[in-house]
Amino acid sequence: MGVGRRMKKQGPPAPLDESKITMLKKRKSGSAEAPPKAASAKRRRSDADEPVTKKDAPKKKKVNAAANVAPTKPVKADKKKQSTKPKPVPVPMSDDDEDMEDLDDEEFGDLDGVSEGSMDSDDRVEGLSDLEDDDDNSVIDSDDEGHTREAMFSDDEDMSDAEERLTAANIEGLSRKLDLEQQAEEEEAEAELQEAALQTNIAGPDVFADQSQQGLAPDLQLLRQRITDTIRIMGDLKTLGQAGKSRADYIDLLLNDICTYYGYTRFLAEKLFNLFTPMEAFAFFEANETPRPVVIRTNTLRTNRRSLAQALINRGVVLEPVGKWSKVGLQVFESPVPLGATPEYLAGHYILQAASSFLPVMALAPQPNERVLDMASAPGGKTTYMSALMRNTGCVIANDASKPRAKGLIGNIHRLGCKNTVVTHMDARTAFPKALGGFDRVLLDAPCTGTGVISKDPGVKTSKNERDFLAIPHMQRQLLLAAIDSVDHASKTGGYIVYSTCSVTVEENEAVVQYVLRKRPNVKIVDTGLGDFGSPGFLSYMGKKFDAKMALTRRYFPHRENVDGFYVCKLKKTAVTPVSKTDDSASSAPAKSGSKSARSAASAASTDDDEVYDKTPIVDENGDAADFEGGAFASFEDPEDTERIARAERNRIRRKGLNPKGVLNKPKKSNSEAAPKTSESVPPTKEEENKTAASKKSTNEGKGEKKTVVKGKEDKKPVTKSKEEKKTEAKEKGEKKDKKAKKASK
Ligand SMILES: C[S@@+](CC[C@H](N)C(=O)[O-])C[C@H]1O[C@@H](n2cnc3c(N)ncnc32)[C@H](O)[C@@H]1O
Repeated sequence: MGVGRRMKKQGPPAPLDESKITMLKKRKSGSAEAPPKAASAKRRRSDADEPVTKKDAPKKKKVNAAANVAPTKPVKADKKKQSTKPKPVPVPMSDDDEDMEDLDDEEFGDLDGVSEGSMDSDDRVEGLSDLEDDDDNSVIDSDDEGHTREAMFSDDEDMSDAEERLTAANIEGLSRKLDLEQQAEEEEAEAELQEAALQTNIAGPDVFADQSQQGLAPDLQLLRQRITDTIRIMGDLKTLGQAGKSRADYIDLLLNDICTYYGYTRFLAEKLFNLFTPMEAFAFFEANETPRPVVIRTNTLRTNRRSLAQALINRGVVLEPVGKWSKVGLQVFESPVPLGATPEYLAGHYILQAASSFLPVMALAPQPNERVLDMASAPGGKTTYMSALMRNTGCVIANDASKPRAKGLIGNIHRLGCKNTVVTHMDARTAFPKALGGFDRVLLDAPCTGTGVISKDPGVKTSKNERDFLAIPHMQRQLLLAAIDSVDHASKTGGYIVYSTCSVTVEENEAVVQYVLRKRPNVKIVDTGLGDFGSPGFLSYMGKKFDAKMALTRRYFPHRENVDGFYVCKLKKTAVTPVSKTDDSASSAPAKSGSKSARSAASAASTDDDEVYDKTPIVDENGDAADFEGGAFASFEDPEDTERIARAERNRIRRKGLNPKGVLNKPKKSNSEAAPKTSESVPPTKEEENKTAASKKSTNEGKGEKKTVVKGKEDKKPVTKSKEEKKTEAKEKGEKKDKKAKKASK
């Protein structure tokens, strides 16, 4: 269950450092004891030759982990016996060369198995792997002379004593940690076995018996027992079920118990429960009660993973590479120092980032020199990763609709040294592609309900209601349409869109993708390149069938991969599609979104511009086509911003040689009138509300001024002034001519 998995490595790939740990222990001890584990490299090789079933793989991983603490045990020794050997037994350094070779293969040979580089079917195989390799190498080569970074990660044979001591300290810490984890796991497994044994002796307990004690809080232990009993009965309802009780009765009881035990609303519990079998749903709810492992991402713009690991080990941090699937992640087990305040952190050598949020960027695989859009980017974990993968070349537009969040984004961009990034603050639904388009790649890490990150934000359990599950997917669809329309299908290197959420519900994932497939037949789902890590997207759900390629999208769950719940879908834009092919009638937008206006807007667009699909206007929540001309997306809240913009505008007009007063006083349609509602996308903070109130005030004042200009006597002012302008211009021109003539005569 979730608890037992807590500190497991993330994802299926085997830990990278186990042979290395053993090897380093051997080095440290220099002992001459029997070396069964010294041949671990050989064993791995022979294992690789032998066919290994999928089920065996995790076992092997556990055994390897155990081997760190009990190296004298045979590799496939009984799990329980290993755990009774808490202290590491030193092993001599035989076969070092082979160990080292293996270490290298395991740790950095990411080209086999699931890796960033080998993931993408077409463009990423070379691109990303090369990139990553280069990242590592380039930084190492440029600034590692004389450094002691190899201690944990290197195949360097000439480690100094000091280095070895440092490494040993980390390894010891790690071993201790693994020992404790394993012990806890064993105890839990034992308890579960006993529980199961007990349960099998009790045929079909009466779970419907009233357990409540009046006036008292529910007994959580009894409740939990009833949950497990109900799940067991549901597994074999015919034999264990009570007479007169249907499956629906059991589900109802179970959901009520889940709500009481874990604190979910019935609405959300049911929604999440329906994604799994009862047994797996229980595992999911359990996993949401425990935090995911702490992970940091190495910023390869400033350092490399080895150097960073060594620097943090020197500070007493116990860590190891996050898994074979990433070359930049480090999982932190223990840290005596706050990870958000180390000198390395402040110098931008790493960012605290959940492992699952590496995945959308890996799927997007931005290439150097490309133009990339991160539509909803704050606080910038993914933006800065993109920037690093692009090696600070090309351009990343990092947009976010929330101003306070955009500030955090800017902070991260500066700290991590991203120089190819431009921050914008707009409502991406309407800003793109109108303001900027033609990108090689677009990432839409969409705002979502957060049902994948309940362990981080338990508030989700009670705060998300039915309305959220209509409004948020609706916004996600609008954003994804805008993302698609912002990509250049003819891009030589890209033409890709990645859609991701940190939510596990179908409404926010497969259903959104299905919707855009209907609306934009010029995109298709392609392989994310993330290998077997995670599970395929759903092909059907509650009677709805999805595109067959939906299986190429990936889902990640806390109880399966020990990462935050996540969804990743990669789309390839193949063409600019004529508007005439739109099938708006298939719209699954909420009733209010009024596909009628969308249709008329779409047909209007088709007459405007030789049927370029990408210009299909996007409708707002009310079904109204957004008024791009009004510059609606760019609503600036601060009065000083408004003033600054006005000043800039006056200067611009002056540079043209015109009189700003005359030009600006011409009656004009108010921008704010055309502004689409954005409140749903980003709920305003108090600070924002105050600012909005202030800006509303100033806008109203502005409106008032305009009215006087239009209706009042000043009406004529602009006309008079523009005449004056013309006179001034003519005068200036005359003067210039005179000057020229004088010069010529001289
Ligand atoms: C899941 S978070 C993005 C996390 C970010 N990609 C990262 O890795 O750090 C979603 C973001 O979408 C932003 N957002 C919400 N509505 C938006 C909209 N209409 N346009 C642009 N951004 C929006 C929110 O402010 C929020 O920062």
